[in-house]
Amino acid sequence: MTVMRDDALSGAELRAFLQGLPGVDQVGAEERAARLGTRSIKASAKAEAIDLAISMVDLTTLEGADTAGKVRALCAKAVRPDPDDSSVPRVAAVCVYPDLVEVAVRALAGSGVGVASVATAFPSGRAPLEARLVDTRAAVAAGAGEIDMVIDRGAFLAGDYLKVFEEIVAVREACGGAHLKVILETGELVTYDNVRRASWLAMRAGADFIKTSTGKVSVAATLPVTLVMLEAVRDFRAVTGRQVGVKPAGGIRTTKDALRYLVLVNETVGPDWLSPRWFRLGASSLLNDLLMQRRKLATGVYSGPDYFTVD
Ligand SMILES: O=C[C@H](O)COP(=O)(O)O
Repeated sequence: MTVMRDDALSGAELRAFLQGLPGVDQVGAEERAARLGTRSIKASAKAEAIDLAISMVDLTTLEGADTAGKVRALCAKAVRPDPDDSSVPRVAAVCVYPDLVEVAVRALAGSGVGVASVATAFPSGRAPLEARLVDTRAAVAAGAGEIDMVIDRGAFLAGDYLKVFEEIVAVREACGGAHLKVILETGELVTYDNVRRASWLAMRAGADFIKTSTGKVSVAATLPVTLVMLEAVRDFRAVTGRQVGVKPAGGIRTTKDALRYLVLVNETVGPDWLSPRWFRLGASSLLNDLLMQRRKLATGVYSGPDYFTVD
């Protein structure tokens, strides 16, 4: 596959490139994801996988009713998920709206847990580009080390790929040193072919991560969509030498779900992606189930949902 220089791209070239990508075999992708999703894991490997999954969580609160107090409590949980067990790893990051970044940065100082912020008029992205850039810069200035932006799905679905590309480039620039996760909102992209195209478009525009969903649309992360995105990052690295991370987000609530994603990563792109540096699970309510299953494996006793604080 030939990839032309991105600083010299025209809309026609970008469209030709994206439309020239091989189509996704829908049945094949769904069958493969379903098959991998039923793989069982040995008990010894399961304990390790649960800890890995915990370390990959972007612990998220994205509610209109979020308060500084709620974010502080979430940060405490991110650093020490189980107050009674210091062997539980910390999560990867806490993900909040831009106006709560400062609170999270203070609460997480020196902890090693990152602060991620959604920006660019999350979740719809429907604001003038300048407003989305201001939103991004504000989150970075407040100390966010990771920005989760949404793409303009309307422009993408209308075939205006260059607009989407240039907006990602602009947000990338506004991020400065912060990592950029580009949310494709795959539940609105209609086809797997579009998911593959949007993945390549985002990576070529400079995404550090590609992320499935905002969690605000009814169809959020799925295994087949994540499979298509994993294949895209694998192929992108083979062509360009640059590795991009993947973050399924939205609707991931159980340990079973989380482990299915880890099996998918292992079988599709291999261990190079099996770390929080390259794979995240965006979730608001997964952590407690991981903690309950972890304790059950260690003690044989199921703690029940009331045992742990609310995520
Ligand atoms: O980015 C993460 C999602 O917004 C979380 O979605 P969730 O509440 O379905 O876990």
